[in-house]
Amino acid sequence: MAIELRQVSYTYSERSLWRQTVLREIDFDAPAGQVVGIAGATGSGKSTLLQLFNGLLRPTQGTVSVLDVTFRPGEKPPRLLPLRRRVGLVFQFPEQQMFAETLEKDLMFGPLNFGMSPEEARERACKAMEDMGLDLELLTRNPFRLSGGQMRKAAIASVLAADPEILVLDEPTASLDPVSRRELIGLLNRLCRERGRTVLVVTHRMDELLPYADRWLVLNQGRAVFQGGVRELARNPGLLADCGLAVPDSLRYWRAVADRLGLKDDEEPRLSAGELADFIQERGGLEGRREGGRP
Ligand SMILES: Nc1ncnc2c1ncn2[C@@H]1O[C@H](COP(=O)(O)OP(=O)(O)OP(=O)(O)O)[C@@H](O)[C@H]1O
Repeated sequence: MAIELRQVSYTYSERSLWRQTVLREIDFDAPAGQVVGIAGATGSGKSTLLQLFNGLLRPTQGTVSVLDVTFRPGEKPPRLLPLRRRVGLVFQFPEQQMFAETLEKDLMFGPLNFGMSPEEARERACKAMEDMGLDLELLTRNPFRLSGGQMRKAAIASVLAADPEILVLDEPTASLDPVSRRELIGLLNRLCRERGRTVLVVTHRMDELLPYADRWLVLNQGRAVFQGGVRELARNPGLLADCGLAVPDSLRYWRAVADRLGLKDDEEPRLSAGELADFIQERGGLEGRREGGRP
């Protein structure tokens, strides 16, 4: 397992009057080499949860295990640098993680900090720029003179440059145009499948990730209310609405087709337009398949 949480709670300002428990008794598993989607309404605790994955925050109750490192409340924290190399975290607001006067310095910082030579660090920086579809000419630019979308891609590139085993991204497609969003999700999927990386993505756009995610975690007011694959999610569309989330279009379309054909709940959902069209065609259309089915 790449990440394991057992009965984890997190309370901000634990020792003050202003304490606020935002995660409650969470059990969660992220298997190595999978894409995991994390969904939940605003304020449900997603960003707080992500920060437990690389030791930025430590649980106030329960146990967080990430690769071979375990965090428990009250225990001396393990050395974080080795873990930070292995777990890359892309923040919700990319400007929070850019700091150097050129993009090149920003991208090389991680690899250099983790002990790579300048040549290797530069190579990694260029490769990460290419992976993110960014022009190498931007390397000499001040990161704060980039567009919002370029800045977001650059922030992801700066984490990719260290080639982490686990990649954790907080709403990575925000501020990207539709083509860049699709390309980024495709890239994350390839990193997972071809390079064996574990990828965890917080998203408000579940539709984008549904065809790729092996598992989903849904948070509601700090509690893990769902964990499982898209098939189980499709079986339970009311759950998302109960958590204040819109049911993704692809799941709504699938449900409409499945209801019309009277399919059993364990049928694998067809989520892309092409898959759904093929499925309907294989079934000989939508009409007359079910007693009382609408024409
Ligand atoms: N540093 C902090 N100190 C105190 N409370 C915080 C802090 N950061 C977040 N919170 C609170 O924790 C709760 C969960 O916030 P968090 O950012 O984890 O939610 P989220 O699901 O990521 O929300 P969003 O979708 O809006 O990004 C919120 O009530 C928030 O006000």
